[in-house]
Amino acid sequence: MISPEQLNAAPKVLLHDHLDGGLRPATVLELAGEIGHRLPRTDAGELGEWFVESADSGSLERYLETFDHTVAVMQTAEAITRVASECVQDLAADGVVYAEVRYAPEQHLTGGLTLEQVVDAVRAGFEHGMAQAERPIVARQLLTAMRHKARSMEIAELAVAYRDAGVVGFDIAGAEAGYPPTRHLDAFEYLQRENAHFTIHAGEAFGLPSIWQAIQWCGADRLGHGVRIIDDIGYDPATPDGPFELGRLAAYVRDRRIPLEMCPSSNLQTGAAESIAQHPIGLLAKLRFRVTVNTDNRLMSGTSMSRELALLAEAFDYDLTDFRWFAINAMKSAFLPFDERLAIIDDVIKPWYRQNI
Ligand SMILES: O=c1[nH]cnc2c1ncn2[C@H]1C[C@H](O)[C@@H](CO)O1
Ligand SMILES: [Zn+2]
Repeated sequence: MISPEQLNAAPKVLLHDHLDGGLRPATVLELAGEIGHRLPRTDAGELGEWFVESADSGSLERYLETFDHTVAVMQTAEAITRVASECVQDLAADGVVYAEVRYAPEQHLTGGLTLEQVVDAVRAGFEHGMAQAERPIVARQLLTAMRHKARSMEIAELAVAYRDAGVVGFDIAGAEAGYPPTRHLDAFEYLQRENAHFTIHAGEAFGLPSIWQAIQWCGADRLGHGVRIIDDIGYDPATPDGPFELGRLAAYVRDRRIPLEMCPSSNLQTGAAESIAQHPIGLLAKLRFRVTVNTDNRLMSGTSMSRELALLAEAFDYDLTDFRWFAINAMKSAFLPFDERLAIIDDVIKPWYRQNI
């Protein structure tokens, strides 16, 4: 059994975390008070519970409704910078050593900010957070475009413009069913021509066609969730040790080492998985897919990296050797330049696990 202290101390790498899904409940309350935004609860503890319960809807669409409140309080540079700084400090306190945090700049314009001002505000917050954090952490931005809207090309251009200013990639998020990633093909083709990196939320609320499009039409470097890749693996649950038959798409994802940004607790809430023990991550990790563990939305799931790992340890008997594998998998899959990735693996992750395993 891994102690909570050890879990907290273990260097963790987080590739899939939404800035607008990770606010402290007390901060939501304070920021809402400043702008007169009405919230469903007035006590921080109760508000935190409200987010988790409301997001526990079994549908991605209803889960996403809870973001109305967090996005509403993130419409000024000061508010965004504060949220970004607290995010980095909270992740560092949880033992995260490298984080890619995403958000959709287009959702933060109602207070009059420009897209550039939003990115600058997050950048200022990340820098402040990294400087203030109780433990060393490197945090970078991913810019998300909303899949049901039509601003993906603009956001892709923004990601490229800020590539040397804290932004390491691009993402598409929002309701999946009815909004295939191919709607944004021009943005993905532009990013490829610019040698830029991107991930796509795919295979969460919708199955294999969404994953196939994300990879084979759009050229995604990584998959956000990707849990439904399990539908392309034939096996008999009565014989848990196999045989396993990988379809063409699953084989391609594994052969090409395409990283899966898995978010176990979030998947339970949106109905993408029934329980942690039944979550596809167990089988996918066993079959040596490039699996990573992530939080998705810490506020809506009432979670942290340590908690996600603890849940997995309980369900699948994982130990520190497995956690090292997840951390190195994630670091290898990061959009940070190769030499910086290697430095975190060699100077931070490996030494800690060498000492503690
Ligand atoms: O898990 C998710 N799937 C699809 N969209 C999501 C998920 N988590 C958050 N989002 C949306 C809601 C946020 O407002 C947006 C940008 O972070 O991304
Ligand atoms: Zn997500």
